[in-house]
Amino acid sequence: MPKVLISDQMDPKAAEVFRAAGVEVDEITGLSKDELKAIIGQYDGLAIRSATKVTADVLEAATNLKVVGRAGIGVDNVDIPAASARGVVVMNTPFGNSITTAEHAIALMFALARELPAADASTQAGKWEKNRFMGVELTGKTLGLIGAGNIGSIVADRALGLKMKVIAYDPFLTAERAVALGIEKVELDELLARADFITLHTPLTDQTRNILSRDNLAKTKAGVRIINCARGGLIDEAALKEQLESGHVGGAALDVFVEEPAKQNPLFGTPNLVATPHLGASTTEAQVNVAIQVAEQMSEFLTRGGVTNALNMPSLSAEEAPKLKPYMALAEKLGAIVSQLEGEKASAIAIEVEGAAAQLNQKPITGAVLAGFMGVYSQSVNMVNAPFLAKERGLDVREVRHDREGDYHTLVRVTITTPEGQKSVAGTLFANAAPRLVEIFGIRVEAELDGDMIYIVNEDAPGFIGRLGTLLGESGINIATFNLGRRTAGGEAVALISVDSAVGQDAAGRIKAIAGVRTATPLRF
Ligand SMILES: NC(=O)C1=CN([C@@H]2O[C@H](COP(=O)(O)OP(=O)(O)OC[C@H]3O[C@@H](n4cnc5c(N)ncnc54)[C@H](O)[C@@H]3O)[C@@H](O)[C@H]2O)C=CC1
Ligand SMILES: O=C(O)CCC(=O)C(=O)O
Repeated sequence: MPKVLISDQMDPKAAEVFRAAGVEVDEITGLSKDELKAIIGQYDGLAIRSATKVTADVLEAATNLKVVGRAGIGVDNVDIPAASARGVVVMNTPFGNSITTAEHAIALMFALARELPAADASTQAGKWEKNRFMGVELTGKTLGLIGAGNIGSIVADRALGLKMKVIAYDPFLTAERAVALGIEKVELDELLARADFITLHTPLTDQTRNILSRDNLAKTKAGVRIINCARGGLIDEAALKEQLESGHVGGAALDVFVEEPAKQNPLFGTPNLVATPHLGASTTEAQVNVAIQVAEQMSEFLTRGGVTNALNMPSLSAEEAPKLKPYMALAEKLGAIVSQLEGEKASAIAIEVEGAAAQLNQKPITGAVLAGFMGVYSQSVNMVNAPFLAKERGLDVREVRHDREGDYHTLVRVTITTPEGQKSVAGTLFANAAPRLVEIFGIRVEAELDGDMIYIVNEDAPGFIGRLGTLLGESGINIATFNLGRRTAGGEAVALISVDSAVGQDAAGRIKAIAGVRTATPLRF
C-alpha cells in the first residue's frame, strides 16, 4: 500500500481522501529539515503547503518518493529541477484557492485605504483618534494589476465592482482578453505612473523577481499604495522601506516576504505597513478545495499512474502512459524552444505528427507542446491548463496528422505563425525513445534539449567555433555538447550548445559581439 506524509497543516479531508483510496497516510507537521530528511525515505508521496521546503537534499533523502503534491498554487518551495532529475512528479492545485487569495488582496486594499489595522489598534488602546485616520475612497481610483492570470482576473472583477478603473501589465494578456475582463492593458512604466493602488499577481520567476525594484518604485505615483499577495521577492523590501519612510509610497500591505516565516523583517514597524502571515489562501473553503484536490490527484497517481496538474510532467491516463511518455517529453521541449526563441511574436501554433506518432492520441502531445510553450511564462502551467492559457493568450492552435512516414519513422513538428512568416522546429525519437531536435527554422541539426543551452545564429565562416570556445572558456562556462547545422556552406549556420552552467546576459552579449554572429540566446529546459 503506498504511503504518504502530510507535512504541513492541511484540512482533515485530505487524509480522508487518501485513506478511502487505499493510501496509508501520516500527518506530521512542524518538522525541521533534518527531521524531515530522517523520515522521508519511507514515503511514496509528500503532501505540502508552503511551509515545507522540498530542497535537493530533502529529495536526495527521499529514496522512495514518487510524488510531491502542493495543496495550493505556488511551488517555489519545491526544487522542481531536482525533483524532475529524481523522477519525482510535482503536482499543484492551480485553481482551488484563487478566489480566496483575490479576496485577501481586496481586503488588504481596503485595509490600506482606511488604515484599518492602525485604527483598530489605536481604538482598542482607548485613544479614539478620530482625526488621525483620514482615508481615501476606492471609487474612481486606478488599480494597477501586475499579472492578470487566474487571481489577477478575479481581483480585476471585484475591483470593477467597486467602480475602480483597472489597468494591467502582463505581457501575455491579449487585447481580446483585456476587453473581455473590462480592463486596460498597459506597459509597466505606464502602470507605475498611473496607478493609485498596485497589486501583484505573478509567480516568482527570474523575470518577475524585484519587478518592483528600487528604480520602478521611484517611478510610481506619489502616495501609491501597494499590495503583494503573490510572493515575497517581487518587491525590493529595502527600497520599499525607504519609500514608505519618505512618504512617496503611501502604504504597503504585504502577505508574503522574501524570508518566510517572517518573524523578523526590516520592514516591520515602518509607517503605513500592513502585514499578514501568508494568509492569502487561508479560508475554510479554499483549504477544503485544495486538500481534497491534492489528495485525489496524488492517490490517482500512486494507485493508478494517472497524472493531473503535474508541473514537471504532462498529464496522461494510466493506460496511455507508457507509449505517450517519450513523445510528450519531446513535444514539451519543442514547445519550450520555439517559445523561448520566438514565442512572443506567435499568433498561431500548429502541431503536426507524422509516421508512428500519428498512430497515437494526439491530444496529450498537443498539450505537452502547449505546456512547454506557455510554461516559459508561468510556473503553474501544465497539460490541463496550457490549452486554456494558450487560448486566453490568443494563440490559435491547430493539429495536423500525417499517416505517411517522411524522412523519420516518427516526427513531431511545431510551427508558429509570426509577423515574419511561419517558423518551425521538429523532433523525433531515437530507438531508445530519446527525444532529439532534428530541425530548427529550416536547418537540420541533431540536438538533445536539456538543461542550460545557448542557441547561436551566425555566418558559416572558418574560425568561429574556436573563438566561441575560447570566449565560453574565459567566462568559466564548460561546454557539454556542441551541435551544428547550416543552411548552405558559407551561409546561415546555427549552433545549439549544452553548457554546464547558465549563460548569463553578459556572456550572451559577448558572444553576440563575435564577428558574424547574428543572435545568441540562452535557453533552459
Ligand atoms: N498569498 C497566497 O497565499 C497565495 C499566493 N499565490 C501566488 O499568486 C501567484 C499568481 O497565481 P495565479 O494568478 O493563479 O497564477 P497564474 O499563472 O494564473 O497567473 C500569473 C500571471 O502572471 C503573468 N506573468 C508572468 N510573468 C510576468 C511578468 N514578467 N510580468 C507580468 N506578468 C507576468 C502570467 O502571464 C499570468 O497571467 C502564484 O504564482 C502564487 O505565487 C497563489 C495562491 C495563494
Ligand atoms: O498554502 C498556503 O497557505 C499558501 C498558498 C500559496 O501561497 C499558494 O497556493 O501559492
